[in-house]
Amino acid sequence: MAAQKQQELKSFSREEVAKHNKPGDLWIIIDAKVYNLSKFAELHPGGESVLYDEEVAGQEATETFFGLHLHEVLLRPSYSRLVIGTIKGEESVIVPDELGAPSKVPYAEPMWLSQNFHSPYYNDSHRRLQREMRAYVDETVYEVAQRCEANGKRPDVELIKDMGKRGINAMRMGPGKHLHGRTLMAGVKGEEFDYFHELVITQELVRMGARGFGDGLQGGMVIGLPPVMNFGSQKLKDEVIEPVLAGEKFICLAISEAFAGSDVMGLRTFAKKSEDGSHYIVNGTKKWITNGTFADYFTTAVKTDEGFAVLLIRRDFGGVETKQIKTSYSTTAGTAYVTFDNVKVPSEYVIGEDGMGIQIVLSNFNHERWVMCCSTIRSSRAICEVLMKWTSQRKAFGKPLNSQAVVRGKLAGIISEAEAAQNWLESVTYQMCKMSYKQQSLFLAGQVALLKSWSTRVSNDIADVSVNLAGGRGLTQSGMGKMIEMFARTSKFDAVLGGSEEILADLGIRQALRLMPENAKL
Ligand code: HEM
Repeated sequence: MAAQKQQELKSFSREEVAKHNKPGDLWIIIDAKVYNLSKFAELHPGGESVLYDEEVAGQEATETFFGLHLHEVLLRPSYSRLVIGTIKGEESVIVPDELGAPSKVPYAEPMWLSQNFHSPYYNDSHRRLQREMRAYVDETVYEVAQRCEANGKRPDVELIKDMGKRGINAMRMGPGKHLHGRTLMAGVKGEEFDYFHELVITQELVRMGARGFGDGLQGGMVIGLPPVMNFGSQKLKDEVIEPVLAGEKFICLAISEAFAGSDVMGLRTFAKKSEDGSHYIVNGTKKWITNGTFADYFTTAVKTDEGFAVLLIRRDFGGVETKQIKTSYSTTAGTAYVTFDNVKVPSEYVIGEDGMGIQIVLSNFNHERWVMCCSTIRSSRAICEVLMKWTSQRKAFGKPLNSQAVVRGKLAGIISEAEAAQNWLESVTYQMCKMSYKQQSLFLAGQVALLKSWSTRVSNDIADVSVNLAGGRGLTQSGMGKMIEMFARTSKFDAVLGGSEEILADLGIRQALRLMPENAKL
């Protein structure tokens, strides 16, 4: 299509273009295309005068342009309209990747997706799913993500419903019976769906670098629905699962409070059982509840006379209020402060049994943490791709940044970390595919805890290096460094949510110490 349009355009010699070099009559050349900026100049966000520079007006401006703008600027319809012709005998070389295709930038993709590399973990169905998911995210999700990140509004319900129809919401809940009988994207059968398919879905969704939006897009479902699926009564399952997977209802997980986070035993929200046992009266507060501002259901950890329970609280029970919390990422995530004031919860809304709360909460953590590893590791790699491009196209002291050994050294450090993290993740994922849910809790809780703790150290390193290499752009929410700015501002979410870095490191070692054979001596 693009090539066809190029053929229909007029072609000019460089000498002809050079004559148009003044206010009111201004042309420039970018990547063998001629842009008429005569009218646009006074609207140019970077100012008019820079365009009249004698090295820009009527001249070849490709290198200058790509040192200052993202490629996506030229692809916006309002700017691509400025193209009036091409340069005789020359062809454009800077073309966006084909929709859904892997990036050709070295280390931009995990090894299994890189040309000429192999992996024992992924089969044809993983590869098909990856291609289709990437195309869907690039074509459909990306624009909505950018808009919602900027205006802070919740992700479009229509998009979530569309994801529901395609089975994406269901796939995000991982392998299991809820997928059986479904034919998913790329013709993947629900029965064959495994943790590598889930890894693919999760990693493709975070590649676009919209951290708050990513959580807004049913982050609450990923952690709030499993207790219902795994421990809920048939009545609760029938009421909740399908509407949530279809994007008609929204759910969140309400555990942390201003009083307690990782130390769940310190929670204060209390559910008092009525004398006749028919209901509970819940009082208390919850804080940092992802999707809480728009959730219909709250999977809520409470203290009871029996110890600890998890209740499914419906907003329409009355007495539930949610207030937006402004965190360092976009309010599109719907992060809430929740208050429960004398909320009357019928006893059939207890998930599992009263007294089982800790077991339910803990059994949820492994999968949640693994999902967070998938996300943080893939977003870290996306930043490596940005830096590979930035350090190639940005010139300082007359040379690309990557001509400096110190810059190459920094790239080596962060790329090695991203590669190591993905490889450890894939190895853990393989174990998950081979183990039952119970075995995973027994043998993998420590591994997953260490992996998450280390992955967020890696993302911290990558955020740090990326801002230093991007300079002021890494501190700016628009333009070339916008992904870096977003990553540096938001990568800490993964280090704190789902168990903080230090707590998880400690958990990993405590789990290992439990398994130390008594007869193991030096
Ligand atoms: C088709 C031609 C051009 C278009 C459509 C265009 C568009 C834009 C846009 C949308 C921005 C806002 C920042 C962003 O989104 O990246 C911008 C900023 C800027 N532009 Fe252009 N531009 C063009 C050509 C040029 C050229 C040839 C120069 C050469 C000097 C230039 C210099 C700048 C500068 C200095 C900024 C500010 C960058 C910053 O804040 O970091 N632009 N331009």
